[in-house]
Amino acid sequence: MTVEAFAPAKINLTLHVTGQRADGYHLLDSLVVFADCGDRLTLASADDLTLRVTGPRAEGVPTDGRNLVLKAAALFGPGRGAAIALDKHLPAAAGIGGGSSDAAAALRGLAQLWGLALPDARAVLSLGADVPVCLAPRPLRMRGVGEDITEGPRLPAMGLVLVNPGVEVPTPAVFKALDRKDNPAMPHPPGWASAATMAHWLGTQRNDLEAPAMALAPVIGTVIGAIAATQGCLLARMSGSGATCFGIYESRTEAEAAATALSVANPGWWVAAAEPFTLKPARA
Ligand SMILES: C[C@](O)(CO)[C@H](O)COP(=O)(O)OP(=O)(O)OC[C@H]1O[C@@H](n2ccc(N)nc2=O)[C@H](O)[C@@H]1O
Ligand SMILES: Nc1ncnc2c1ncn2[C@@H]1O[C@H](COP(=O)(O)OP(=O)(O)OP(=O)(O)O)[C@@H](O)[C@H]1O
Repeated sequence: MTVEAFAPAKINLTLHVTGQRADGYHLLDSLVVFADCGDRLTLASADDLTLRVTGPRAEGVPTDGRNLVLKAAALFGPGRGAAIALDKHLPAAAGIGGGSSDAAAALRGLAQLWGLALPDARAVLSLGADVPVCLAPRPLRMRGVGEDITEGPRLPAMGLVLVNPGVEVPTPAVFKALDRKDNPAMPHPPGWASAATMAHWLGTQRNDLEAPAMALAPVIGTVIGAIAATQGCLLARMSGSGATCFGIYESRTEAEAAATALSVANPGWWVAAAEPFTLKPARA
């Protein structure tokens, strides 16, 4: 038996840091959506558990027990076999949940392959704060340290552009560089009739990690400026702890034109055009 699992890029349209727990983890309030670009996992029945990493962004991704895919597999308990192939398209340590989305896709795929229930919520969270939100990709509001997930609004049609300038900004360093930990929460996202009204509302909200990430990697400011300057861009902002930034457009066609212009002007940057992605629930 072979199972395919898609690991879409995660985008934090907003990311409000509202407090800090005694253990150092931060309280978040974030509107999370997914893009239809991402990594692809193929999971096949096998006697032993193995992982092969290929694809344009495979370089530097661990293939041993440090890989979140193998950590995800370990949550089902020892002695289970699967031959896992991970086709890597997303840059790592980039604020778009590459590893977290891979882990979540591995959990979905292995549960199906092995005919098992998903591990419990606490175990899933132990893989990373972003893994719970990546389990069933769709527009979601994420609170707590990442474990409190509620439905987000229905999204209007839109195009998205993702841009990573090739600098890795480690998440702990960005949180450490954040001045204020007790920022205001996000109001209830109302739902929007168009990409323009959505972008206008998002423009009144924030990513509180943008300024500290920019202090560590000033090129993030250059990326946001370059996205904002493209034809038809309605909003440009950083995702997660960076350094990937996104732009919102009225349509995929506009996003594709902007992505082409950004790639031509900045050949060293990773650039992708996309639309929001929702995983269809598995048939019972
Ligand atoms: C910034 C976000 O990408 C927003 O979606 C996530 O909260 C980060 O998710 P992640 O990469 O899965 O995070 P983890 O691997 O659990 O944590 C990495 C590090 O980020 C910091 N961290 C993460 C999540 C959180 N709510 N508070 C934190 O302070 C901690 O220093 C932690 O050691
Ligand atoms: N499957 C994987 N893909 C990419 N990186 C992985 C994977 N498994 C483990 N890692 C390690 O995890 C680190 C963080 O990568 P990841 O892509 O999850 O970070 P991120 O984009 O900052 O995530 P987030 O948006 O959740 O903060 C990398 O430096 C890499 O060494």
